Amino acid sequence: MTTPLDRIRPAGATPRKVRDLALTFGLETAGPAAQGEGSSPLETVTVSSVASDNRLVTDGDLFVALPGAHAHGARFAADAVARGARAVLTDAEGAALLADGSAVPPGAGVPVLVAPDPRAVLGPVAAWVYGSPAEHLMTFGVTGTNGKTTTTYQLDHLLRALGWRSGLIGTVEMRSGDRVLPSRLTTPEAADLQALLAAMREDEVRTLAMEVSSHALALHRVDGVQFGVAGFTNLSQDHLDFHGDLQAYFETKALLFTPEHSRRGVVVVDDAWGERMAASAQVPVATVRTVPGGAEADWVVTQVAPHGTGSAFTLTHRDGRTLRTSTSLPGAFNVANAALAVVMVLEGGAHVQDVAEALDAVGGLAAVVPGRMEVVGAGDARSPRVVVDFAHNTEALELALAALRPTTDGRLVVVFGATGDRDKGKRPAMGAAAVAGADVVLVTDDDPHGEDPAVVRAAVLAGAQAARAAAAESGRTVEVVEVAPRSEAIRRAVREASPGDTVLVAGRGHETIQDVAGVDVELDDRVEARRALADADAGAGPGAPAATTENTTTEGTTTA
Ligand SMILES: CC(=O)N[C@H]1[C@@H](OP(=O)(O)OP(=O)(O)OC[C@H]2O[C@@H](n3ccc(=O)[nH]c3=O)[C@H](O)[C@@H]2O)O[C@H](CO)[C@@H](O)[C@@H]1O[C@H](C)C(=O)N[C@@H](C)C(=O)N[C@H](CCC(=O)O)C(=O)O
Ligand SMILES: Nc1ncnc2c1ncn2[C@@H]1O[C@H](COP(=O)(O)OP(=O)(O)OP(=O)(O)O)[C@@H](O)[C@H]1O
Repeated sequence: MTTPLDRIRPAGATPRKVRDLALTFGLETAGPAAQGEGSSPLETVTVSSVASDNRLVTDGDLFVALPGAHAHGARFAADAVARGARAVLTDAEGAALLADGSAVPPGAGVPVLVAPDPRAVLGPVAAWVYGSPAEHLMTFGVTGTNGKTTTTYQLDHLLRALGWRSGLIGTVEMRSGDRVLPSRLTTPEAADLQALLAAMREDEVRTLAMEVSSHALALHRVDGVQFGVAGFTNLSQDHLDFHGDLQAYFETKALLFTPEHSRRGVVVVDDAWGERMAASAQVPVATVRTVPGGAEADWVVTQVAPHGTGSAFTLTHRDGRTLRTSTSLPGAFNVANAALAVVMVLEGGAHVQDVAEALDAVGGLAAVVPGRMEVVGAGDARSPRVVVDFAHNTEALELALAALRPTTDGRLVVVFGATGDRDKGKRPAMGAAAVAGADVVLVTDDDPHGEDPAVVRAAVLAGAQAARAAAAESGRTVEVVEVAPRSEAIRRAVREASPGDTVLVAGRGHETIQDVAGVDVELDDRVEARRALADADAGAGPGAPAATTENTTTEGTTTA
């Protein structure tokens, strides 16, 4: 989805001399300062903030022109200077692009600094310019394939319950004090991250709960931040278009558990990847096990029991410390997310008694996480229950369905699709997972991006149909239907569901814009689901005939 390019930055900042910057980081200079032509601007120029995108530059910035897959940032240097950039940092290719002086005229007094790999120094450079803002915060960084957003919201909930003013950075939003912005990336680019951390210092934020994506680790976005406590949720197939294979994906995540990035770690060892992460960590690590079996862990979860919409559980350390609390979110995986959040805070130095009391006072780990197992219709005598979840890979889909099955008296219906232009391998696997976990499967579109949506649906359907046939052989009847566009799939699922059924709308969670061939189409699953429930309640009712739209297809419908 496309979110407007914007960032939270400090209102005030201390000017830093560009000469000191060059000396501190051993940066070369290009242009007149290097050639000794005239007086060097290096001696006089100061910068007070950093931007790596010209559209975010304001007066007094250091503009860092990075090489990218689509463009070289140096191509935007002229605009950056026009917006007030006082100096430019780039690589040799960028310096060559600027060499003719048309973008940064020699007389403009804008020094051009050169680093072999500016992306690799951007984090530490920005941290230096802003005065190492992360060091003023107690920082909690969460990585893993699934559960980062949920865990950071639970961390944030707990830190606030403990009385801390807490900041938040992740897929949904960035928050510093009262300043909140929707996120464009899960983990912001280094210059934007350091600006946000500086804003947090200004806003007297004391703790930070933050998601750290594998892209961020690979692309140096969190260089210059050493998290007080790093957390690992789990690892499964995702993002292989970027990382190549699971081993490389794992190794990228493992970077968070090195002294460059964290002081200590907490690792969920429910899966083999967790065990490996704990074993390979280069910082002290506490392990957490939330399911029975496997090697002994430092913290174990026991006595999991239904509690409201979620679960209550007991967390015990091998030294005897123990606390009982609850999460309002359904599913065993949300017990794991909640336990990870609690242990991260305990390993950060909080006392069990304080944490237990704080959680009791706020009803346990009861954060509302936008689009994560979000109940948009609780279900009653007239309507099905409708849940919107962000599950957009095979494992997450399996787990989301498994989480809802025990509390579904009737049929479990799932509406989902796969994204275009991304990891094609997961499409049939997602189709098979949906059939394995649900009774009715509506295959529709996610973000098609530049790909033909019908082609993406066909790949998902192929996996679903194969699994449906296998299920039929073992006597299980699963309905598989292809419906597009997505809004119609949601309407149809809700309209055809009965009281007692659960409709899971999976894959897009909190997102409000669908990217269809580069065009932003407004689409919020929660809004569509609420509208569908209202329409059904107003008269269409369960089992009413399907509305026909040009794009609705039933050729793919098969019932075993
Ligand atoms: C693979 C990746 O992460 N690429 C990011 C990278 O793109 P790029 O290197 O190709 O950059 P580019 O577009 O060629 O531009 C080069 C430079 O010129 C600058 N520029 C570009 C255009 C312009 O008009 N002005 C300008 O200054 C850019 O800011 C950049 O510094 O730098 C861009 C600028 O910040 C990012 O927008 C882009 O993220 C793309 C859009 C993306 O989709 N990233 C995803 C995969 C991602 O990072 N996801 C993870 C979460 C994954 C998960 O767990 O779900 C995340 O942390 O968000
Ligand atoms: N611990 C977990 N294990 C497996 N699946 C989970 C876990 N926590 C959440 N999920 C599932 O994964 C989906 C995404 O959850 P969440 O947004 O918390 O993770 P994330 O790591 O932030 O994902 P992304 O990086 O894709 O934004 C949820 O909607 C849920 O279906």
